Amino acid sequence: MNVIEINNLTKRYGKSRGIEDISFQVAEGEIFGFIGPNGSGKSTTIRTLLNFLYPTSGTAKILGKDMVKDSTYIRQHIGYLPSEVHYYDDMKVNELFKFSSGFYPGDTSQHAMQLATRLQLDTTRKIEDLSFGNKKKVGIIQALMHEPKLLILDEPTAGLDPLMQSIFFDLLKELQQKGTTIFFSSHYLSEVQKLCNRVGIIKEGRMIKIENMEDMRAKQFKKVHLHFHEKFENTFRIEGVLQEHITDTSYEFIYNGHTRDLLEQLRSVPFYDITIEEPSLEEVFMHYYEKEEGDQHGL
Ligand SMILES: Nc1ncnc2c1ncn2[C@@H]1O[C@H](COP(=O)(O)OP(=O)(O)OP(=O)(O)O)[C@@H](O)[C@H]1O
Repeated sequence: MNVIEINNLTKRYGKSRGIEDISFQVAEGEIFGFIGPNGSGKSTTIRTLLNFLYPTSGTAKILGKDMVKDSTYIRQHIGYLPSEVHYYDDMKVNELFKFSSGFYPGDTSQHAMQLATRLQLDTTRKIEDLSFGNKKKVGIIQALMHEPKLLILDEPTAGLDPLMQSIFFDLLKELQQKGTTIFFSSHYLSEVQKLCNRVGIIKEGRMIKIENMEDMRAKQFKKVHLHFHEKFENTFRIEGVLQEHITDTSYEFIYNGHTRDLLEQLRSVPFYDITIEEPSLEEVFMHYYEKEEGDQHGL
């Protein structure tokens, strides 16, 4: 079953672009990463899905319900972390949790306090006195406290230090094992790589690629660095080069293919040294940020 189903969703702000013709699905129990640079449309997509923004065209279903008509039901049954959180600054964290608990059946504030211990958040402090990262933890706990079946998290890791990020990811993995579906946005592919089953890449308002992480790992990418004694002249063509970087006496590129084929192709190239290493996912994907849709690189 698809927990999120988006069909041709477009949101324009007057004449300016928000998102254009976005379609994708997120299956039950999946962790889906939504990646894109600043201003690419991640928050617009999420805010339209939750009916904080009215769509220009297109439809979407969340938990099988219509995003516009059933938005009250949807907001009650999911956990949502906005990219920027604003609370009553005067309240203490534990007071906020008690207050929020009133919106849900049962006493969810107990669970909130357990999450706070796990995320090392001092709940006796006033919200206005918290750092940006600690305010983010408050937002995360608010999204998780009622144990929703679907989490929609807009840049949850912004402001978290690496240790906290790791604790938070462990928490998300545990939730996935219990059947929770997680959709979260991020600027960073490398962090998504650790966690997601699939990743969607949005650029300039359009979804340009959706990749299954297993497939990505199965593909054979290498980062190749050739060194030359003389000034480097790019007079040869290597099949499988995804992106290249040329300096005076070196040629660096991401290669997609078998190393044996690469070495065969390099037989007549007059380099004096070569390094071949595993690229980061960021390096493999970088061309999506740099080049236009439809650029075929065999990914
Ligand atoms: N309220 C608004 N009025 C006009 N344009 C807007 C508004 N909100 C967003 N936009 C525009 O919509 C586009 C998508 O912005 P959005 O905030 O969705 O991107 P994002 O991927 O979430 O960015 P970031 O990573 O910086 O948070 C941008 O061009 C932005 O300028």
